[in-house]
Amino acid sequence: MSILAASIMCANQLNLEEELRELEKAEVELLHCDVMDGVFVNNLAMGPYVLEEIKKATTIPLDIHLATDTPAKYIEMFAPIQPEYISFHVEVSGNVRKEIELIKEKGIKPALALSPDSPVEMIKPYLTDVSMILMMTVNPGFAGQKFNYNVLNKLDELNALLKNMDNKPLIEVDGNINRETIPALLEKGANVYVLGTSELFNPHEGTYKEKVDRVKQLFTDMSKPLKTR
Ligand SMILES: O=C(CO)[C@@H](O)[C@H](O)COP(=O)(O)O
Repeated sequence: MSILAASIMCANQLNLEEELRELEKAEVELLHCDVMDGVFVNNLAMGPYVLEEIKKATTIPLDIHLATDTPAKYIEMFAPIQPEYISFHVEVSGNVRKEIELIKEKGIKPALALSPDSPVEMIKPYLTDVSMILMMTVNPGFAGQKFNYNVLNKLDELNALLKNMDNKPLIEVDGNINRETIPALLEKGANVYVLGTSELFNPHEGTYKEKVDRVKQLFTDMSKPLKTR
């Protein structure tokens, strides 16, 4: 199963309502919303006010990524918006299990986020407690970075841990996701692909629908037996 998420932080912030209309026409399935606090990452992005307005303005479910310190504080801050997912970084959690439960109590699907240099071991105790694992393929904080191919080895490790699990969490990948990097990620079992400046929010030719359809075509082509491609 492949789900496409649009990284709304990369959209035209001066024209968000129109951007949302175009993303709805493109039939993206999630809006990936990067919340940044200037502490965990050296950037600030997407406060509750703007996400509240985005939630009211679209039917696309929200997938909030807390690229922040002190996850519990931001879980409380953003839960009232009722996103479908909230992911937080295990690297800065005060109590991972408690914060997963806090998200669940709010009726939201919990996800754990892992930066490229953080070992998969850090999320191993929680795999049965979360709905999704966000495997960052760039350092959180900024768009336009280069894909970190070491994360492919981490995906192998994660797949080995998930192998015998019945209700596996989804695997989300985020950072320089495009038609060059997607084939390797598909092979590694990624399910949710965050499209940012690499493939969607860029000056290249085409509407958002045309760009998203090009990515969907890649998944279709990849699903065909080799000899028919
Ligand atoms: O902002 C980030 C990374 O923190 C991602 O959420 C965006 O998706 C970046 O998209 P690309 O520019 O890497 O394509």
